[in-house]
Amino acid sequence: MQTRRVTWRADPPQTRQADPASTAEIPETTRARGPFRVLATGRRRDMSKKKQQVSAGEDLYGQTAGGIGGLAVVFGILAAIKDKLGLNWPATVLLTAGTLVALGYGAWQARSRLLALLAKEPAQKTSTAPAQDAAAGDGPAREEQLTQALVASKAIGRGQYVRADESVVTPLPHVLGNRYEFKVPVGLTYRHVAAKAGEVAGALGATRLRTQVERGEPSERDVDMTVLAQPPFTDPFTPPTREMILAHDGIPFAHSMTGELVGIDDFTKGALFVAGMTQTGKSTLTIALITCAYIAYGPELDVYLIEGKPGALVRFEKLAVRYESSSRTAVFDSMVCELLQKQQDRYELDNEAMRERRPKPRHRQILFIADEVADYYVSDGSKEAIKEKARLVKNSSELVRKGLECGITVVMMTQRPSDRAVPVEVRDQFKRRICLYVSGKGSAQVALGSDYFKTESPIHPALMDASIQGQGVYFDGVASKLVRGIRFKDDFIWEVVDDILARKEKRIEAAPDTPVKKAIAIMHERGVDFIRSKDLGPELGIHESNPGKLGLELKELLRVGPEATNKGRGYKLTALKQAALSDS
Ligand SMILES: Nc1ncnc2c1ncn2[C@@H]1O[C@H](COP(=O)(O)OP(=O)(O)OP(=O)(O)O)[C@@H](O)[C@H]1O
Repeated sequence: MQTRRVTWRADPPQTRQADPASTAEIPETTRARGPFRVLATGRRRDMSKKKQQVSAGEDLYGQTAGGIGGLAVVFGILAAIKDKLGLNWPATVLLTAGTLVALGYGAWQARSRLLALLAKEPAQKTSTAPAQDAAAGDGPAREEQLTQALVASKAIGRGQYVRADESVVTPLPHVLGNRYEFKVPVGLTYRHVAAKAGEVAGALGATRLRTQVERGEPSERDVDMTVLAQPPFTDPFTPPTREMILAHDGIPFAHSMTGELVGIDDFTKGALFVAGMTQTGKSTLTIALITCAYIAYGPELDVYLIEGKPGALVRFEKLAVRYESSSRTAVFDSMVCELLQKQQDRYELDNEAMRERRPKPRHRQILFIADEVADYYVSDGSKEAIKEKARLVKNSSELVRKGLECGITVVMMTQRPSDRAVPVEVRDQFKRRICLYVSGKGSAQVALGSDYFKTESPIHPALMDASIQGQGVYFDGVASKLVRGIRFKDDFIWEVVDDILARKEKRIEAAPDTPVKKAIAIMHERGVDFIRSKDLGPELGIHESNPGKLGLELKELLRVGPEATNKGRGYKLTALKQAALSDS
C-alpha cells in the first residue's frame, strides 16, 4: 500500500514575519516581541518625536500642579484626624503612617496566600510555560488543528500543545481519511488521548466509531490515531490472497477499518470467544479464521469442529480430525474429554522429555471450534444434570485455559450473549473476544467481559451499523479495535480444502510403511470410510475372537484405539489418516 506522508508544520515564524501585509492579523503578543515590534515602534518613533518635545513642558506643569493638590489633600486629611482624635501634630502623623503600613502588610499577606493556592493547581494546568513561549513565538511551532481538538476534548491541558515538528498526517488510500501520528506533551501518554477518543473525534468533526487511537512508536507519548472520512466499512475490502495471508504475521480473520489484515498473532497465546446476534457474521469470520489457519499451517493443523446442525463448518468436514453436527451435550462433552486426554498426553510427553534432558517435542497445532456453545450448557435442573453441567463447565474451562500451553486453541461462538447462556467460568478463560452487533450494553459486557467498559478506549458494539454484516469489536484483552470479518468466496475456500487434502494424501503416501498405513490401504481397496475391528483384525494378522482383547491388540499395533459407533466398534478412515500423519 503506497501512502504519501505529509508533515504537518505550521508556517515557521520567519515565513510569517516576512509578510508585512499580514500585520493586522498578527496577534498583539506576536507583534510586541518579534521584528514586527521593531517595524511598528520605528514608525511610531519618527512620527512622534516633535510631539514628545512639545508635551515635555506641559508634563512638568501638570506634575507640579498635581503635587501641590496632593499635598493639600494629605494636609487636610491629617488636620481632620488631629481635630477628631484631639492629638498633637507629631502623634497624628505617626499614627496615620503606622495604620497605612499595617494595611499594606495585610494586603501583601493576602496576595501571597492567594498565589500559593493557585500554585497548587494540577501540573497539566500549570505547565503553560512552553505554550506561552510558543504562542509568543519563542518555542517550537504548534500543530493548531490537533492542539485545538485535544484541548477542547480535555485530552491535553489548556496551556499544552502538540508540536508541529512532532506530528505527521498521512492521507489514507482511497480517500478513506487521515492517520495522525503525533507526540503528546511531556507528562502525558497516548492513553490520555485514548480515554477521550469520543471527544477528540467530535472535536475533529468525526464520530467515535470512525476514530481509532492506538499507541504509536517509539514511546508512550506517541499516538497513532486514525480518523475516517466516512462510516467504517462503507465499502467492502477485497479478501486477501494466499500470498498476503502467508506474509501476515499471524492468522488473519478480519480487516481493520483501514483495510489492514487483523488476526491472532499466535495461536498459542489466546483462545477466542465470538459473540453476536443471529446473522451478524460469526460463522463467516470463523470460516475465514479456519481457512487462513490451513493456509498458514498446511497439513500440520488438526481441526475439531462441532455445530448444532450441518452448517457453515461442514465445508471442512473432510479435513477435520473430527467433525460433529449435534446439539447434544454428550457429543460436545466427548470432544472436550478427547481433547483433554490429548492435553494430558502432551503434558506427559513434555515431562518425559524434560526428565531425559531432551528438547520439548513439537506438537501439531489443534484448533477446536464449537458453534452455539450455549446449547451445550443447558440443564433440565435435575440433580444429575446439574452435576453433569458442573463437570462440563470445569472440563471445558480447563481446556480453554490450559490447552494453549500444549498447542490446543479453542474458539467458541454464541448468538446468545446473555449472562446465563454460556457460564461465566468458561467465558472468563478467553483472553481474546469478538463482539459482533449486539443491541445492549449487557450483552456487550457478556461478550467482551464485565470490565470491558472500564478499559482503555472501549467501543460500544451497539453503535455499529447493524446492516453492515461481519462488523465487530475485537478486544485482545488490552485494547479494542473495530474489525470486519473476511468473507472469502466459496471457490477460494474449496481451493484451500482441496490443496490441504492433496498434501495430506502425499504425506501419508510418503510415510514409512506401518500397520496404520496398511489399514488405510485395506479401506481404500474396499472403498469404505469405516471398518469394524473384527474385520480389520484378521487383515492385520490378529485372530482374536474376544472383542475386548481384539480392541486392545489393535490399539497396541496401530497406536490408536477403535471407536464405538452406530456401526459397531471400529476405525474411521479419517482417524487412521490422522494417525498416519502424526507418525510422518
Ligand atoms: N464480512 C462480511 N461481508 C459481507 N457479508 C457478510 C460478512 N459477514 C457476514 N456476511 C453475511 O451475513 C450473513 C450472515 O452471516 P453469518 O452466517 O456468518 O452470520 P452468523 O452470525 O453466523 O449467523 P447465525 O448466528 O444465524 O448462524 C451471510 O449472508 C453472510 O454472507
